[in-house]
Amino acid sequence: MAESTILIKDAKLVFTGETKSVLIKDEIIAEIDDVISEENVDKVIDAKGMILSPGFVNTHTHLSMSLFRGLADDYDLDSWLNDYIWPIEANLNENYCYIGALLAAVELIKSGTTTFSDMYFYMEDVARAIDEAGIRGVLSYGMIDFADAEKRENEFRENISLYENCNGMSDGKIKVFFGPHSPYTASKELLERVRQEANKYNTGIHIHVGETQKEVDDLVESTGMRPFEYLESLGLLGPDVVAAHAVWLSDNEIDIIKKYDVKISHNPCSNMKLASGISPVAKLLENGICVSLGTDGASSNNNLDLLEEMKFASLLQKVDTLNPLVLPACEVLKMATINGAKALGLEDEIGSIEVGKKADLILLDTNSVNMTPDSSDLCSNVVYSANGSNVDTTICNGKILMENKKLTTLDEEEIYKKARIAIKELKEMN
Ligand SMILES: C[C@H]1O[C@@H](n2cnc3c(N)ncnc32)[C@H](O)[C@@H]1O
Ligand SMILES: [Zn+2]
Repeated sequence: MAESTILIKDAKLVFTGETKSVLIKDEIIAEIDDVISEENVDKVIDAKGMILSPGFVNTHTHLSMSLFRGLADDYDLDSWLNDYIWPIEANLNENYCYIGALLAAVELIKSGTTTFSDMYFYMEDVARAIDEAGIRGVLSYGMIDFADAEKRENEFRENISLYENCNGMSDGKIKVFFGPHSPYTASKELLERVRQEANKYNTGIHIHVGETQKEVDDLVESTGMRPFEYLESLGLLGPDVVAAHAVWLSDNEIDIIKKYDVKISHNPCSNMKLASGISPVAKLLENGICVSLGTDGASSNNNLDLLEEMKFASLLQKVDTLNPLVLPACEVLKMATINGAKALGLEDEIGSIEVGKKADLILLDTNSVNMTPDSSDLCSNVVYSANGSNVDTTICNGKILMENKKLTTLDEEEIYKKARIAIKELKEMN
């Protein structure tokens, strides 16, 4: 196959403010320089005045839940899951999950996210959607056994066959993790075996932990341990674990997270909307813990826009600690990029603009009202002022997925049409 080259000309690098050109050869960032020759370049993107950022990494999603946007607003987690979400999820199928994932992919690309980590059902159909979309993703099957041994066998079959069929697919852009849902839905036996299987397959674990006070209280009552203490006692924890939420944490649990180098996916919008609580993120960061950002699903958020998530993450910590210095823009942007890459074990491949890394890059326009004037710190523009609609160009693995705000791989109108039909049918079944 002939080499394909893209030259991004004269963009402003978000972390340094310098104006540079970036040459992409196939899927790799090949050169970053003041001036790069256009000779033999297949495609030149004139990025004058635009901000170049690493593509965002969303470390906790449920893509297909985009179908449930606005379906069950204003409940707490317990009632949201039990009374609304799990009943409608019982009617999901391959086609609905595929369409939901396509809908989510449109939103991810348009808001500058090039990598996500998803836990859900019918994941091979999610993989198919993601492969068409061209983004990078870590997929896990949401394993729930409620202590039923037969169900447990099924959950392992599902996650293992997902691994066998999809890990490494889409030119290596798709990876597969194990996805035990949480300490309150997955039994001790399931959680113990997940560690063994993750070691055997040399892959990671994606789990919800410590999301609500009720979760902590119930677990303390049944086991005498708080969620991270319990997971430690089962031998589940390690640097390959991404724990979503981690809202209710004791000091001992923070020590445990640090000791095992567990990665945290902070989901401020979902935590606020479900009234779950405030994760002590400033304290986690002070302790050197790797905190990344996630949106959760579009039914508890209600969008997948990491630009919005970054701003909420920063503001929520400032108001919680009454300290405006915590989570400055630059640190939050790192949470949404390099920390996300680290959380998913992809820091050698993505998460920063460096020669040799995969070309997962986005351009934000600055010629719009909320981006005028430029601050001296471009991270400030991106984190505090921008929103998804400022993303002009999205490139993943050296492939342009959106240019001049127009998608290249997906037909958004067609997807909206199918999504509207899908949710209408699902509601009628319920
Ligand atoms: C994979 C499973 O996780 C559920 N799910 C979605 N969002 C959350 C959340 N914030 N907390 C716990 N479970 C959640 C999905 O509804 C699905 O049942
Ligand atoms: Zn979740």
